[in-house]
Amino acid sequence: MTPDSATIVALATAPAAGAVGILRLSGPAALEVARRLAPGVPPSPTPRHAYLASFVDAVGAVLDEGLFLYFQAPRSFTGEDVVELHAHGSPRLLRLLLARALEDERVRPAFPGEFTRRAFLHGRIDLTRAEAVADLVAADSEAAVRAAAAGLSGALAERIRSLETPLRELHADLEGVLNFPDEAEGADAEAGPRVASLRSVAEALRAEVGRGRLVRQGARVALYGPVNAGKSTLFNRLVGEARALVDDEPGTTRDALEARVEWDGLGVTLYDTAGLREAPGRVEALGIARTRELLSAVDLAVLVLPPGTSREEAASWMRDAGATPVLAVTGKCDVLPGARAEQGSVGDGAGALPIGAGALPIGAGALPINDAASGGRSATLPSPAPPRVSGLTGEGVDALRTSVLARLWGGGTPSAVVLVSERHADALRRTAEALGRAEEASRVSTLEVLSGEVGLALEALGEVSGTSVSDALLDTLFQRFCIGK
Ligand SMILES: Nc1nc2c(c(=O)[nH]1)N(C=O)[C@@H](CNc1ccc(C(=O)N[C@@H](CCC(=O)O)C(=O)O)cc1)CN2
Ligand SMILES: Nc1nc2c(ncn2[C@@H]2O[C@H](COP(=O)(O)OP(=O)(O)OP(=O)(O)O)[C@@H](O)[C@H]2O)c(=O)[nH]1
Ligand SMILES: [Mg+2]
Repeated sequence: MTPDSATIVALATAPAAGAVGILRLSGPAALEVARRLAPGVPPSPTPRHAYLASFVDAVGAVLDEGLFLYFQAPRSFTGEDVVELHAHGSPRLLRLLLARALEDERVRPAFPGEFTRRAFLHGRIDLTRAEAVADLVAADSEAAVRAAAAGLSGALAERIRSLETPLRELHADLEGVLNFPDEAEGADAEAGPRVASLRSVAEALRAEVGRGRLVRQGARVALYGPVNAGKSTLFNRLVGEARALVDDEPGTTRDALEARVEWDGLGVTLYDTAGLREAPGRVEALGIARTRELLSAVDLAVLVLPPGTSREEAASWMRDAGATPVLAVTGKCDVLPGARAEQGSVGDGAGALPIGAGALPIGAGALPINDAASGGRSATLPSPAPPRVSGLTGEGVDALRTSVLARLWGGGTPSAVVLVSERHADALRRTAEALGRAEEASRVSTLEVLSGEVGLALEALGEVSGTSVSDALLDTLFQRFCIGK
């Protein structure tokens, strides 16, 4: 895993016109090569001092005037000698400077993520922080920026360390007993409980992958329900512009529409779907099939019900979402006569949804469905009424947004999240599984087996921090990065 000795070069800024464009070199020849482009800079420049310099071509003609910044190894981002040329942000000029740097045979173009990879290989940052760099660059919501920044300052690294350190100590204790049974007597006595508690730490960390995904990719929320319930009108209101067609003819929406919004810093992709109904036309039926497919893929389905929908009907609509959590709302609430409207207004009363009950049941689970025997009002289920909204007037829309976030997020703030990726979760799963087997071994097997499993747990965990990673894994990880990062 020793890095090669080549000096690498790449643009550190986007290849587009801008105020400033940066060419960055890292490696043993960085200073010498950069000084050939900026001969006015002294041979031993003061590290971290910004020199104003002329950048010249092969015959000494001036191409630009810019800043020259030298970072002396190991006090640099990569841990190697680094030079940055801060030129004017002309893509063509920067290509000229890049080509000049590449004329030296010690220099080659950097691979995607190679600067960060070198920072990792030189122990400047651990793997969780290197990955946080990529998360930060890719972040497209405020929550994603904040969570990545927490990762960059070592939040995940700290959590992993709090598992890795005691695990390593346990492993050392066990190996001690195995190697020096007389001296280390009793060091293994607590092995079972120690393993069990470490396992629960690993499981808890692993459980954060869901939140990590929500923050990283944003949540997906679909509006669905019967035709003509006011879904598209509500969608437009939530998005803040007239994206979806609205009409009083049932079956107006055929294709699902999507829009990206940011609520409380959390990215949310909102979908408007084709209304569901029996026996639609052929094209509309295709739209309905697509709605069902989408419903199974989203994080939350918002069921928009027309006023006066019966409890039985509502329950049946809710089943359409399958395993996806549902938040039911009563739409078009501006047409309701008032808070007492449900009394006798729909069907037989007992089976009707209480429409008017004011407050939003934030975080309430699925709409409780009372059976006939409970008389529609059981002692244990105070049957929260679906919150009322009107896409037309905007009433209840802010409260709906709050409810959606509460259902997606379930408390806490998105910025407090540790970004556990699918990759981390997989390594943590293997850690927990090995600890599970270790726990079993502590009861029924030999100390060798127990220690072996603890060793395997450590190895799996090392894939998160980077203490045990293969080159192949690093290749995959750093492919996510852009060139010059
Ligand atoms: N111009 C520029 N801006 C940049 C970067 C860069 O490489 N160049 N970065 C690149 O991604 C980020 C900053 N990251 C950096 C991290 C460490 C060091 C560094 O020199 N570390 C030394 C010294 C620390 C100190 O003296 O406080 C070290 O860790 O030893 C520099 C940049 C974002 N902004
Ligand atoms: N009074 C009132 N009318 C509404 C409201 N929302 C929608 N409507 C009206 O109801 C009709 C249907 O609205 P849409 O938003 O197209 O309903 P939809 O659920 O998307 O309908 P489909 O796409 O056909 O399933 C239109 O005439 C809207 O103007 C509301 O909050 N209050
Ligand atoms: Mg519609």
